[in-house]
Amino acid sequence: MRILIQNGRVLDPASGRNGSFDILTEDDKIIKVEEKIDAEKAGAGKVIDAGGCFVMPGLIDLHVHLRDPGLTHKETVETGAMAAARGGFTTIVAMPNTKPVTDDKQKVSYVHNKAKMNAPIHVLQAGAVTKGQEGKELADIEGMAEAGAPAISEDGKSVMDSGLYREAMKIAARAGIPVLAHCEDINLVKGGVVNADEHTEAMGYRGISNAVEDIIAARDIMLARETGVHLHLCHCSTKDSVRMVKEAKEEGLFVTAEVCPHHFTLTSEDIVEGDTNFKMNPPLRTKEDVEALRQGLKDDIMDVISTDHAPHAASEKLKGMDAAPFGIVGLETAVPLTVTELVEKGILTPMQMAEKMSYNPAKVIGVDRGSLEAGKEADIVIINPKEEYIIDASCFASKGRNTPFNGWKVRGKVKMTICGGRIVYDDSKK
Ligand SMILES: NC(=O)N[C@@H](CC(=O)O)C(=O)O
Ligand SMILES: [Zn+2]
Repeated sequence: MRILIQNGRVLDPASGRNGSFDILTEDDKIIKVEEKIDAEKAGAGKVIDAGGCFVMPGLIDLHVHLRDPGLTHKETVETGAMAAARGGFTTIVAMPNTKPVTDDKQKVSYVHNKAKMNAPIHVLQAGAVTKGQEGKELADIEGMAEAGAPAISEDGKSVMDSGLYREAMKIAARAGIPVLAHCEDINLVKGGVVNADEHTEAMGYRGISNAVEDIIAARDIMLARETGVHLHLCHCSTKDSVRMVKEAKEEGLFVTAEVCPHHFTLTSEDIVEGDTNFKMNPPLRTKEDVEALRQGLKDDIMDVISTDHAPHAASEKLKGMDAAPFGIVGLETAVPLTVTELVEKGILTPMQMAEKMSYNPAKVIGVDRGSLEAGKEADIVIINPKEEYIIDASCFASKGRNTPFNGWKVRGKVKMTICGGRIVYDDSKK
């Protein structure tokens, strides 16, 4: 089967193509990219008019919580992968804070096998750093890497024992995989649920200061320097995280970093009192932090936009600000928030959007994706950047509806997601 995508604005960081091109796929591969491809001569079985749309390599999300196994009332491999396809993603990395924790090769393979059977997109499972995420004994990092884990991560926590973390980094460096670091000094949190500032204090909430993140980000960069591991900082939320990443890169350290849409869109001033959809970890910070994150993305200090898709059941999120779990869903709102908040406002060029949502994340985990060149796998997303609509969480494919963006008027609609040459989401066929 051949699919021809015509008239779109191709944005392909790998080749530098940025303009009107047609793309022809055959089975699971891209076979031709040219200014004009004749549908009849090409033998196209399906022709897609992408006029007015961005055509980018399929998006890659390095930070997703699929909750499978063990927490499948929140999400499963299948529902999370469907949400990803609907959000324009063709590859996602699942975090290991499942039940039980994904900390050995059998558990990694469980998710990979389930995804192969039932998921419309590529799902890669990251392995935990320590057994049970207990921070005491290292997990079988080599074994998990052999089973195809693209990275290790203790996400949800930090490994507070620096000696143990350094050992893990050495093993990851040898195995050739990055460490995805959740930076949080647990001894400083003290029951905090939102950012520590005057707005949240006025609402009577306990705060999480920037130092909670910054101290561990600094430590992890020092350990990356010592071990030579590829350190990737997850969900950066503070201005000093951006500064430290900049300095680490200037020094030539192997450090990359991601920012999530909620952190570049909202500040703690946007928190609606009592609404736990504004509770996530790290928390929504100040205007100064948000500006630094935006500038960091613009200046290419921050490499990746990831979602930190963290679905929770409505009943859990109804427990009030102190007791509700941290986290919001993100797979189905990342594209419109990036288009509306960054591209439309001139902070990112469309090409930078393609870099940070596909090309760079592919490089972080070392997969041969994130490119629209002939010969590559046909993972493609078509986005109409001008289409305006209202985010409606009740339409999400995810089981999670926990988002502060419900009802927001946005621009940037995913029109079609193609994975391995198959149409896995078509906005015209809802
Ligand atoms: N980000 C969150 O607020 N929550 C995540 C954990 C994490 O990514 O740290 C979760 O698993 O729910
Ligand atoms: Zn985290």
